[in-house]
Amino acid sequence: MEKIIVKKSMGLKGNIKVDGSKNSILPILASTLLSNEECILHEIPNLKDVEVMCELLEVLGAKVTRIGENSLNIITKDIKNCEAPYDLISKMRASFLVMGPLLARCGNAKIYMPGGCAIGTRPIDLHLKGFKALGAEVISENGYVNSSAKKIIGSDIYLDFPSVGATENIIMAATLGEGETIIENAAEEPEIVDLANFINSMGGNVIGAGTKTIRVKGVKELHKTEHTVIPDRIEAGTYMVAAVITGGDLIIDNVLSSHVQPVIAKLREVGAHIEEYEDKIRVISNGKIKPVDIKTLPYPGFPTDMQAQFMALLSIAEGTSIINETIFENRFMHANELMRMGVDVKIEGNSAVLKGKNNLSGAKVKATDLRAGAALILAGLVSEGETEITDIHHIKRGYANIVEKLQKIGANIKYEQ
Ligand SMILES: CC(=O)N[C@H]1[C@@H](OP(=O)(O)OP(=O)(O)OC[C@H]2O[C@@H](n3ccc(=O)[nH]c3=O)[C@H](O)[C@@H]2O)O[C@H](CO)[C@@H](O)[C@@H]1O
Ligand SMILES: C=C(OP(=O)(O)O)C(=O)O
Repeated sequence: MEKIIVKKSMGLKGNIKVDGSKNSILPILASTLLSNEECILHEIPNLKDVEVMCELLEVLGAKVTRIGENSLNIITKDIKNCEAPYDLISKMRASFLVMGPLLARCGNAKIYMPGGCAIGTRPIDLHLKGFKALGAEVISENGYVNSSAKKIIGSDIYLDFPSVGATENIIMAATLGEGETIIENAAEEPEIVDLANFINSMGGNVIGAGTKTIRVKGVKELHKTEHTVIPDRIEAGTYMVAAVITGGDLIIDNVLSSHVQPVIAKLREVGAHIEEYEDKIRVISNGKIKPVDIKTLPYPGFPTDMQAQFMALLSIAEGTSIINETIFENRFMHANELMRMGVDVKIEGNSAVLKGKNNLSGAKVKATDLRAGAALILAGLVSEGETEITDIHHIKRGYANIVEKLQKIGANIKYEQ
């Protein structure tokens, strides 16, 4: 079984480049199903999740061709199948995002229910509420969700929670609908804006993405397009934490600072010096970490996908920090693993109380999800001895070449069989 081995590596220094966003490319790939013309996509990260989504598109009838190291050509002229099989859906929750486009393009879709994962139960009720409001009949049976609609009819939809996936699925379904759909309390994440820009570049009409109210005016068909995916703000944030936790000096290339403001704010609070440039950020730290409190919230609040990495960081702070996780009900699995490395953390409901200390020690630990895996690497960089991380397939879902990238800036990290 492949592992990652990390040894103490203080003072990381140099440049590290961020890839295209995982959470942007997954819905964008799903939305190529809306068009029967060619889509060319650039800055595609080389991630397991992207492979799975491409495999799913191919099962549904798309022709996916790699046209460069980070570019894809996708032609979805013929959809030959509207059923997403269990083995692909069970590999990745985001594959449920093909439901909206399939429903709009083919009038029906049968998709295995994605189920929960290590971080929570992750229901899909808001996606289904949206499809029903757009005129679809939705039946859940035998582990599948069956949806059908003679036509998608624009509607007003209020989301009880600004779910990222539900907002995306509804935008995609409404794009080929009749009339106007208004989504209230929509998710405001940058990835929603990227999806809307992509759909609009094909001739769609999505207005207001990035705000709480999104209007989608249905169009009859879409045309060909070429699009570059936005940088991954969570990968960027993870490397910013690597600079701070190791007392380093890193330039993070290919990051939009407007997308990482909550992370920048918290890193400044812990004492880091941060310089923001047009498409890069410099992070300098003397390794002294002040304790801070964190509360995860929908964008533009502090991202839940950075919570585990901040737990690693605050575990060596000079005092006590409290982390409040409000997005996922079970996103503290990394706490148990970090405790094996000496981290002093107590979980009380959806809060973690961390007493900072400066003597972490390497241990054998398991990546329970992708951000948990990133947190273990970060903790490993400041621990005495060796940290051995297993279940690294989770890390490969979200971080392309993380070992190679960290080696280049001076980290003592390697893969081992
Ligand atoms: C591929 C992708 O983009 N993944 C991101 C996306 O996941 P995802 O789109 O799954 O996250 P959501 O915003 O939908 O989920 C947020 C919360 O809403 C709940 N919920 C969601 C849908 C629903 O129908 N009913 C319901 O109750 C979820 O259980 C969770 O507690 O946003 C999350 C929150 O920023 C991020 O952590 C994930 O990295
Ligand atoms: C939770 C995450 O992703 P997903 O929604 O794909 O599981 C994540 O990127 O941290």
